[in-house]
Amino acid sequence: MIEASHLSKSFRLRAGKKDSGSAIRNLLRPRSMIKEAVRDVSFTIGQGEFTGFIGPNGAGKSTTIKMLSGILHPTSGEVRLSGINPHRRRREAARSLGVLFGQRTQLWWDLPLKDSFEVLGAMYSMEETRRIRRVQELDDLLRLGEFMDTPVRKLSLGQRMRGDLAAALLHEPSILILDEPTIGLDASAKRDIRSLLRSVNEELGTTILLTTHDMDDIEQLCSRVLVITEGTLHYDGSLDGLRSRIGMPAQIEATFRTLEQANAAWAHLQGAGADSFGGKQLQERTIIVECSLEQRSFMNILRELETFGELEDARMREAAFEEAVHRLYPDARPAKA
Ligand SMILES: Nc1ncnc2c1ncn2[C@@H]1O[C@H](COP(=O)(O)OP(=O)(O)OP(=O)(O)O)[C@@H](O)[C@H]1O
Repeated sequence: MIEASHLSKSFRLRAGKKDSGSAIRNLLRPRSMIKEAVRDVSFTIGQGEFTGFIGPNGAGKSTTIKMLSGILHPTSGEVRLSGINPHRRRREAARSLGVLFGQRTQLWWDLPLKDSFEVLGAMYSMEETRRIRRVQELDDLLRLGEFMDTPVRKLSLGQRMRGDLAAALLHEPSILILDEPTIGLDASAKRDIRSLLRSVNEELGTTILLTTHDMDDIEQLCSRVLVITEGTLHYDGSLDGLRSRIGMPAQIEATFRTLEQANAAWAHLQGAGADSFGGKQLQERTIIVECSLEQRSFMNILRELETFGELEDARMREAAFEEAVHRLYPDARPAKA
C-alpha cells in the first residue's frame, strides 16, 4: 500500500546571475525564489492496484516519485509504504519497494545480468538460496534465460528493461514504482514490457505506480489514474471516469470542394452558430472540427457543414487521449481527498 498525505515540495532557486547594478537594486531584488514543485498531494493506493500517474512536463511527477521512494524529503506531508515512513525508516521501507527508472539502469554495465543480481542480492542481504529461487521465479516470468550470461552493455533496450525490471523485483517488494518503463522502446518491445508488467501485477500481486508519457501504457495497464499538473493533483479515479470527464472529444476532418466553402464554414464555426462543436483547425479546404458526440451525432454535424457546400471527404478521428487529458487541466475538478 502507498499512502501520500498532504505532500508538498518546494525548491529554492537562485535568481539569475549576479549583476553589477546598483546596491539598492540588488537589495530590492530577491536573491532566490521558491519553486513549489508539489503542493498538498494526497492519495492512497491499495495493495495490488495498478495506478497510472500522468501529467505534462514539469508537473511534479518525478518529484512526487522521489518523495515516495524516500530519495527526496518532502517540505511537508508524509509518505507511508506498507505503513512505513521511508524518510524515518529508510532501510525498512526499502524492503517493500522496487523502483525502475526507464532512463537509467541499476545494472552493472560490464557484468552479465546474473552477476548484477548477485551484487544486488548482497546489497539486500538476501541469502543465496533465496536469491537463486527468486531469480528462477523472475526468469520464468520475464524470460531472462536467453541473455542471463550476456554483459548488460550488449543487451537490446527491451532486454535491458526486462533485466532492470527483474532487478527492481529481486528482493520481493510488494510495491513497484515505474518511471517511464517503455521510453525509447519500439512497438514490439513496448508490447512485451506491458504484458510482463501485467503479469507482475496479476501473478505476484505487486502494487504498481506507473509514470509515463505514453497514454497507451495507461490505457492498457491501469485501472486507476492520477493526473497532476503544476504540482497539484487534479484527478484521481478510473480511466473511464477520466474519459467521460474529458468528454473524449472526437475530431471530424471535413474537406470541402472549394476554398470558399471551407472559409465560409470556418467563419460560421467561429461565430455563434455552432454550440456543441467548434473549428479546431483550417488547412486549405479541410476543416478539423472538434465535437462532443454525446451532444451531436456525426451525421448531424456533417449536415450542418454541408449547408456551406458539398463535402469531398469526411472522416472521424478520435482526438489523441493525451491531447484530451491536457484539456482537463485548466478546469479540472479537485481530486478526491
Ligand atoms: N532539484 C530541483 N531544483 C529546482 N527545481 C526543481 C528541481 N527538481 C524539479 N524542479 C522543478 O519542479 C517542477 C516539477 O519537476 P518534476 O521533474 O517533478 O516534473 P515532471 O512532472 O517529472 O516532469 P517531466 O515529465 O518533464 O519529467 C519543475 O518546474 C522543475 O523544474
